[in-house]
Amino acid sequence: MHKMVSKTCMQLPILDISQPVQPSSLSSLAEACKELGFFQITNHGISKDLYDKIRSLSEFLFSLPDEMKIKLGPFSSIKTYTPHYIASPFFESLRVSGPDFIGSAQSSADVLFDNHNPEFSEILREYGTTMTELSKKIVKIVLMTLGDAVERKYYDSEFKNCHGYLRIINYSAPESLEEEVEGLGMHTDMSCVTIVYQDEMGGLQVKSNQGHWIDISPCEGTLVVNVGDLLQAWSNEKLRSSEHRVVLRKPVNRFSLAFFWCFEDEKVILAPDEVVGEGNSRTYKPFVCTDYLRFRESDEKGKFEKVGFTVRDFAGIRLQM
Ligand SMILES: O=C(O)CCC(=O)C(=O)O
Ligand SMILES: [Fe+2]
Repeated sequence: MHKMVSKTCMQLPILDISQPVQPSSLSSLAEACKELGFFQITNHGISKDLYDKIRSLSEFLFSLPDEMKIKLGPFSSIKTYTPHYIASPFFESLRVSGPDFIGSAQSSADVLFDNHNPEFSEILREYGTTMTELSKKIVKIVLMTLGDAVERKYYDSEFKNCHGYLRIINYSAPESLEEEVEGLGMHTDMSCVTIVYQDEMGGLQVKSNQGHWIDISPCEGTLVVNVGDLLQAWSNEKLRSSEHRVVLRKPVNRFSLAFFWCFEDEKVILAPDEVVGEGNSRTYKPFVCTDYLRFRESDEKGKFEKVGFTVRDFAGIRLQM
């Protein structure tokens, strides 16, 4: 008898992030980063207990009345809350920014919670700092897929000022289930790498090179990692930032945590010669990180971060055929 192995876990390589990377996993990872830009990590150091705590505090937070939450909305001074109908009718989120995760969480908590709630900011500090360490490791390993020398030569000089922020996301339950609905429309991430925890519902999908949607089903004990636009541009498209989305299929809430690891705002993104490779041409004009973020920003209803636009639209060089 064949041992049943979950198909979804099979599709994406799973990297044990607690161990030094083996040459064999590096080659499957290299393939994954080039083709789909998605893989999974295990032994990441986030305990079930920590998830459960974040989840229950989040449930409480998102259950607060809209009048409360909007005090942190796009027109407030804090701007950590994204209300419904910006990304989609079902999507709302709270952002917690590093490196001072505790301060960021606290400034939201001060507005939302009547009584002082130190646990909220403490657990988000723990999550944020663990994600920060994981992001650094992941970037190093992803650079190693471009060659040992790339990691050695460019990690410190190019990536040491990266910073991260967390988005706690609540997808509300769709009422009509005649067909699946988009909880978050097709987009690429404006990060170097993104680390996602999704709950047991599933619904995350990535678009393949052939244009098919592939389900990234939840796999216990693993986190999903994807390459973002900043690394796609920096690597001259040797690493892929894939379009992905979230579909909702069941009449229940969906909870996820997305951590974005990004270049500093003022960084000029330009693929190094060694990464471009001799005889190849650059496929992106150099650009300032923040200018791309601003290009994607939009507070128009239904146009969350210009869903559908990518770094190619902003800085891509169309090669003459
Ligand atoms: O909710 C998820 O599973 C993914 C969210 C996502 O892709 C994003 O926030 O960029
Ligand atoms: Fe995303």
